[in-house]
Amino acid sequence: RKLVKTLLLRTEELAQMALMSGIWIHSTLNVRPRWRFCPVLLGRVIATFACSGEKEVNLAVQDAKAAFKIWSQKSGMERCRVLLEAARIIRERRDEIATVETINNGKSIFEARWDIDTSWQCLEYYAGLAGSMAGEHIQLPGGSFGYTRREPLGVCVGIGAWNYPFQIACWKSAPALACGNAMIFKPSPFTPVSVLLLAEIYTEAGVPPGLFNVVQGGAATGQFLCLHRDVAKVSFTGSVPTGSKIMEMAAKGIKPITLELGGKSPLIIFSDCDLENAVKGALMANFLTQGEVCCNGTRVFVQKEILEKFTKEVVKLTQGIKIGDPLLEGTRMGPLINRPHLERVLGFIKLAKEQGAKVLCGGDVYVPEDPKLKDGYYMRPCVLTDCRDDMTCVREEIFGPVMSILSFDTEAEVLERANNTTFGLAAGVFTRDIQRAHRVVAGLQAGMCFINNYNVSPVELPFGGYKKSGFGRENGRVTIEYYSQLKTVCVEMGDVESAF
Ligand SMILES: NC(=O)c1ccc[n+]([C@@H]2O[C@H](COP(=O)([O-])OP(=O)(O)OC[C@H]3O[C@@H](n4cnc5c(N)ncnc54)[C@H](O)[C@@H]3O)[C@@H](O)[C@H]2O)c1
Ligand SMILES: O=CCc1c[nH]cn1
Repeated sequence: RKLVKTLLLRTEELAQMALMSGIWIHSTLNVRPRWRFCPVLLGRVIATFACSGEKEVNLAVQDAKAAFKIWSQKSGMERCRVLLEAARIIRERRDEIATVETINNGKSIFEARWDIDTSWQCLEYYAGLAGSMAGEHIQLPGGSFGYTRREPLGVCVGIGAWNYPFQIACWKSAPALACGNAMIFKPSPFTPVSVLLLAEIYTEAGVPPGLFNVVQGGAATGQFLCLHRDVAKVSFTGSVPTGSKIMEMAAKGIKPITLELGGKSPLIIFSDCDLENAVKGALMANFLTQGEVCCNGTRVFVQKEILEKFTKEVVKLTQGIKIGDPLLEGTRMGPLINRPHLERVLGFIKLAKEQGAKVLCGGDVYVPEDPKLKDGYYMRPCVLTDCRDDMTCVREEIFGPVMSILSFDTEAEVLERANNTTFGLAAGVFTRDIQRAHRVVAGLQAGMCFINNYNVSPVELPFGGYKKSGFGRENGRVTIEYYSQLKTVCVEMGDVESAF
């Protein structure tokens, strides 16, 4: 808690600094020495965070266990009231949290406000479910009966990615707390700041001390958490390779896990679509948060008849995206998360060109006019055409603002090609033909499908992947299943009928 307090102080400094200077953090990481890391602001260190080692992780688990004892005894309605209060505070502090998130991640303030809205909505949603969680009563012969109790798991761990730091923490903690669990959350070391505000808000709203704990650090800290014997569950958002490691660690302790991993999702545009909506949908599917979105529809399959018209409109809108200082109201695209990632994304574009793709716009470094931003990790959003299914840009997750356009002739052909991937996170279809829309969606191997829109995330809808994109769900009623366990009680009302 002392650490959280110190870091909160830092958060305020960060926000002040950013607001006053008109510049902001590039969430680069300087690991020096081994157990300290520093987000930097245009090359200058603006805060230092201490990584949690085994000792700190043990302390966090110990605190969480103590808090769990209190919290798990509360009624659903009592938990509901605390979560509702936390949601109210987030709503009240929306602009402040969004500002910190923009500084934390680099996404535009416009988008960060959306993230904060889906965050408090998530808390409200699970507050509602907390009050109505119940087991079943089952009548048995002779007046005997059974009943089920939905019980919490204990101390849950949340490990987050850097693209939606605050929102990911809410998507995990809200259902966890609603079910009566404690949660220790580890944000990505690239975006360590905003989740501290959530810890502060939960405390203010009335959760017992230690119920929602934040530990800072990278892989080593994550491993201490996953391997801890008193951790009952791990919910992870991140890449496939790390997800696989989490699964191995969880297997050692037979722990349930939720894995929200990467994707390479298809977006299918049929020639009978509403073109204007399809073009807007393609941009929503590719360029939010600088393209650093797991469920992005980066393989845009367009039916041949409208390929030219669609492509022209997409390029026109993409070139109009305002890049720059993400704290300015008009900005719609900020910088990428850090320099190595920018270079990785540019590397994908270079390879795409070598493999025969054509760059229709963007794909290069962008240097804003404002001299204060000149060292930022900006790039112009990129539209690639002449793509083939075997190209690297079409097969691998780029996690940057790069849309690959592919053409197709028939429904059967596009369905086959859309599913030809090891990922299965999301998919989208634009068509006016309602039968076709549902038929195609039924055939798509993806956990989250959109018809005539893309990348909207109502908290009422379950979200999660098929295949290597993971398992388990976040949001929606079903997530309660992933943060609770069922106890069955069998009650005999007569005499024991013994076999002996
Ligand atoms: N499906 C989803 O909901 C979703 C949402 C956001 C991001 N993502 C995916 O996340 C990836 C980008 O995020 P990233 O680069 O932060 O992913 P990452 O896998 O590198 O890191 C994610 C988190 O895991 C931690 N970590 C790393 N190694 C670990 C280990 N061995 N043990 C325990 N924890 C460890 C990191 O510190 C970080 O907090 C992309 O692939 C993206 O698609 C998925
Ligand atoms: O990045 C993928 C989608 C998402 C947003 N918040 C959590 N997951």
